Amino acid sequence: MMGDIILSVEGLKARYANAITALEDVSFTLSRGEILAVLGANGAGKSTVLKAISNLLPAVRGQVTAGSVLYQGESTLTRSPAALLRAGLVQVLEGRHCFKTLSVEDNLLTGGLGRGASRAEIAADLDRVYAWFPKLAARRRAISGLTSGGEQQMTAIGRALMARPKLLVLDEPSMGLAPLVVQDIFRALKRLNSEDGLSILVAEQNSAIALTYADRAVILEHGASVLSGDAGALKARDDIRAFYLGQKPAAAPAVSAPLPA
Ligand SMILES: Nc1ncnc2c1ncn2[C@@H]1O[C@H](COP(=O)(O)OP(=O)(O)OP(=O)(O)O)[C@@H](O)[C@H]1O
Repeated sequence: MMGDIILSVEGLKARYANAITALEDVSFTLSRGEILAVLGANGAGKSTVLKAISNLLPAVRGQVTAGSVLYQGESTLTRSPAALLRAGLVQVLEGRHCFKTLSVEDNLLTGGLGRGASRAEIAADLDRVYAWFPKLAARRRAISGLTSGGEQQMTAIGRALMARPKLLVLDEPSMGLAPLVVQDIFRALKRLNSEDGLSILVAEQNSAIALTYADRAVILEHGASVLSGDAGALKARDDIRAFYLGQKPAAAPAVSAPLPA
């Protein structure tokens, strides 16, 4: 299903108002129909890259100072987050943002607003979300704030799906969730990718799960993309994961042996 490039990040630099340089030099591409994982230790710059992509950095007093982000061939850095959303670039922010006092279904419905879709289209989209996440169907009338962490994450993803993304961007969907719930979520993402052709960019600290489900991965260290390659090949390289992702102490990996692209 892989084809042309839907997202291209080139030489990206960014900083926050307090003048800390958050991104030094980040480059990668994502092909249409691909799942790409952005990996890196705490503070490596994953969230900053994702916010830059959706032009959300100005909202947190950050700015891109160099480089480019092209979504479907056009710069995202000059377009509003709302315009990008309408163009199919939809982001699920870190921390399972739901409207806590609304029901699960009302949360999902907010994701379909602003598209000018008919009632019938909205109803069909809602059914599709419930098909991807059957647990949400069972909890549709529940108040979101009273549902489990996993259900809140599914609600946040479901709301993003209601906006009909072409590229779904997720910031640490596994955060704070039990392993079985994380697996449920990644399985649903994989099905959305393989059955619906959805392109997915996912930032994760949980490299084991991300590398299990992604096609390719890019590793960030101190705000720079230092390595990218086939997810299976990266998963097999314990030394690389240990060195860059801080999972256990290791000697510097022999990166001279290139990974298959
Ligand atoms: N709003 C902000 N204002 C100032 N500095 C920030 C802000 N957000 C992040 N930073 C800094 O930018 C750098 C990159 O942070 P970022 O959140 O992008 O990393 P991350 O890889 O997503 O980490 P985490 O996994 O902890 O979310 C860090 O040094 C961080 O302290």
